[in-house]
Amino acid sequence: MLELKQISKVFYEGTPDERKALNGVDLTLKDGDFVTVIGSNGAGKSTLLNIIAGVLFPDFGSVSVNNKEVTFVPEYKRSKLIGRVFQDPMAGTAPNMTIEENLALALGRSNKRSLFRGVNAKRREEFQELLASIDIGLEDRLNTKVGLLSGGERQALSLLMATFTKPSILLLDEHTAALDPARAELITNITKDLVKKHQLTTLMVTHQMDQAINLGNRLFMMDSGQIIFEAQDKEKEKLTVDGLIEEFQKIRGKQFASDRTVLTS
Ligand SMILES: Nc1ncnc2c1ncn2[C@@H]1O[C@H](COP(=O)(O)OP(=O)(O)OP(=O)(O)O)[C@@H](O)[C@H]1O
Repeated sequence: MLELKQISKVFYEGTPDERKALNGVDLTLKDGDFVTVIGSNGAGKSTLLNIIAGVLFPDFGSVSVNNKEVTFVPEYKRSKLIGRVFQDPMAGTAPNMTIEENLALALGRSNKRSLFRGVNAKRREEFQELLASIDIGLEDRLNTKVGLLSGGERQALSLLMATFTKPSILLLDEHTAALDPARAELITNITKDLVKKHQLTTLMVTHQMDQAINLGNRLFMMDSGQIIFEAQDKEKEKLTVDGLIEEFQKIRGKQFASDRTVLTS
């Protein structure tokens, strides 16, 4: 469970460059919720994920995971609770280490006792099974350096590394945006499978409205540092891209502005 209360964040406060990135955001994710987040440029989506991950601290408000306040707990101490996949396929993995070593690192992050224990035969078998579950042939390449993998393969591995330790919260930060359409679809499908398999509580930022509509059980729309619209379950199932754009215009009285929005697939 994730709970944000009255989160506000201002950059360069009191200067001509002042930016109100988040303005009193309240949100509660129940266990197993899969929320997609869309919003115009500069709406505050990345800042929101950074505050949940502990990369940034809010100026005001609180963040709790599983009813424990973590507002000012540094990122490295939260990594056990939070899995994250970034837009850049290079970001989530260590290129000079092998697939096996990367998986061992991810395991170490979630469980101190397993750190630096190395990979024994049993663990290797577990890793192979895990990789086989995403069905892209990585199970035969345990000793391949991750830097040699394609963007899609790296993103699939990042996703696996962020999820197999079953974090309390999974943050997906436009994680399919840098991939070509076929690979993006593959990663989207792997995401759906992993979230379902581990019943992960997930917050996914995307610029693709159709993806936001088709995935998950809840959808948030952000603008100017606030969640301005929310739909869930039956109401969410009825959403269309045109309907969402209309909704935005109705609430804000202006056009939805995003330079990367892909309206339909
Ligand atoms: N580290 C920072 N320093 C200064 N300003 C920042 C910083 N991070 C974000 N901002 C500002 O805060 C506001 C919200 O930015 P944020 O990146 O969270 O938006 P976003 O919704 O992720 O946008 P986009 O969809 O364009 O990536 C913007 O005005 C941005 O310029």
